[in-house]
Amino acid sequence: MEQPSPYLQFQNVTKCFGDVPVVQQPFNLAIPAGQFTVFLGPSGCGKTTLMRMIGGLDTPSSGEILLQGAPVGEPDIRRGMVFQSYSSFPWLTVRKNIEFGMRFRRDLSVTQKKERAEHFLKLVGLGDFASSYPSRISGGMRQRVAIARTLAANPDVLLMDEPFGALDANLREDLQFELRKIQKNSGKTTIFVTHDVEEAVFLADRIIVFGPRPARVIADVDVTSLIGPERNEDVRDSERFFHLRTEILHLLRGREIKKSLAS
Ligand SMILES: Nc1ncnc2c1ncn2[C@@H]1O[C@H](COP(=O)(O)OP(=O)(O)OP(=O)(O)O)[C@@H](O)[C@H]1O
Repeated sequence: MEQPSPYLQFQNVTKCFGDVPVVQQPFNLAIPAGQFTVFLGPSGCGKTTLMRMIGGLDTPSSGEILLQGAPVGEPDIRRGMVFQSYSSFPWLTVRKNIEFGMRFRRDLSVTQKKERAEHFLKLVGLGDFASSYPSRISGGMRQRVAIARTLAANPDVLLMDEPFGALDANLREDLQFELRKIQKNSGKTTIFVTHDVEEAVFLADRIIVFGPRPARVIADVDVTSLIGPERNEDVRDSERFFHLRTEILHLLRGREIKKSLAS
């Protein structure tokens, strides 16, 4: 029987910036619909570049990225992106910031947009802050506005580049928990970039572990089959979580040791 084609696919992708190779070996990856995939690797290994190419913000030097079998092309509303430093519109309230994410949704009436904004405001726990301006809420809340704004636009694919990087540890854990829940409830195919191993294990169904630049996959880890689909504080404290985190840390350190021995 013919296999269904993957939802999102990198096919022999390479990328250079001038003469700097970021993805040198042809990169191939097939991502099924609804999967929470984390790109994990050391700083500068090319994770962001790979994600920007999915979003259409960068183009491959060779090869293709396919979404439902067709090349991704320029940025469009099928792919929603959340970055580490979220720039909200300071003159718009939280509610209006979220509505702004739907400005290209011609299929929705003004009333429907307002209802969707309300729904996603509540989903990320900002119902009480709808009328606040970004300058009056915390960094973590602003990041939740970014997530709600992107979800409300209803992209097919959610692309997140270290969205919690600037947050303190407690808030970061809270938002990881919320994001995993939101992603499972919405079923959005999600690619999340981080260099934090614990964050990767907590969030992911699958982790693609990269070695140092140029980007090369050193492991493709099926996290759900190792620690199960449930993610909460008990799971974070569990032995199986600890083991997986340690194994991936060793893997990353191994690469670093080899690199330093080679230089
Ligand atoms: N527009 C660009 N022009 C030239 N070089 C670039 C450009 N964008 C990225 N690079 C280089 O490509 C390499 C990979 O960068 P990238 O941001 O993809 O890595 P990363 O793994 O996401 O790192 P970090 O975790 O630090 O964000 C780096 O050496 C970076 O300097």
